[in-house]
Amino acid sequence: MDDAVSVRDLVVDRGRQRVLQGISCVVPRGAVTGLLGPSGSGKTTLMRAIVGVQTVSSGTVTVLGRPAGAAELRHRVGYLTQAPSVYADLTVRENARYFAVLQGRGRADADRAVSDVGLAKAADQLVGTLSGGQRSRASLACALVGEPELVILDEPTVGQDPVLRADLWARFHAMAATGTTLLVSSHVMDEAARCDRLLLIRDGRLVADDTPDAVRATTGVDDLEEAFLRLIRASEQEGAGEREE
Ligand SMILES: Nc1ncnc2c1ncn2[C@@H]1O[C@H](COP(=O)(O)OP(=O)(O)OP(=O)(O)O)[C@@H](O)[C@H]1O
Repeated sequence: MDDAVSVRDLVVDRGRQRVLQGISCVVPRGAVTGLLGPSGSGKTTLMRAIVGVQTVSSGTVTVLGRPAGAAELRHRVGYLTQAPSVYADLTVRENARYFAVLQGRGRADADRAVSDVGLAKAADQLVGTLSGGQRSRASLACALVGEPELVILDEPTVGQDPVLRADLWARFHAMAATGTTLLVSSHVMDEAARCDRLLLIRDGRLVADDTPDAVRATTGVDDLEEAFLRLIRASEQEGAGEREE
């Protein structure tokens, strides 16, 4: 089957800065793809372009066979932003039910989404009184409640303890096993190892697009953090070489 997302020669300028410098990559269906890269490398910008909320300077982004941002993709793509997007003056359950209605879903779907992110016990608590990690999971429940075909998650496990992180990753893989496509950004290298595929970007350029095992084989190191450092250093040297020519 064709890929869920196909990005071709994508250039994005934000302010006066060229943030994505001609990225081409695909996100395969029914798998968890990790989006890794240093802070400010362009991960959120790439995700915004895939969701269709980012003005692009040139290139194309095709999502589930349609141009990114097309109206018919609204219910098919879920997006978790870094800042939780939930209502502080509603309970977790009320938030989930509200977003469920927007997605044409019912109360049972909302309650299941809340329980899937480990918030069943806090379901009747106002979101404004939750911890940061709980609020972020409430937001995740609302992004997943419509069971979208493509799920874009910007650092979904920030602020979560190791047990919850493991639970969330198990959930992501269970979703992928039923055909959902996930693109997940992260700063945490042990999470990179949990992905089926990895996209590594630096300074708005793609440095690696491979499986974790292939990244280890190419760099000759088992530790993915060290492997990424090597790839990033190699790309910096390449960049310096090009500038000197
Ligand atoms: N609204 C904006 N206006 C101008 N420049 C922006 C804007 N948002 C982001 N940028 C710049 O675009 C670049 C890429 O930002 P982006 O948020 O995509 O990076 P990131 O890899 O997601 O970073 P992080 O891991 O820290 O979240 C950064 O240099 C940032 O300063």
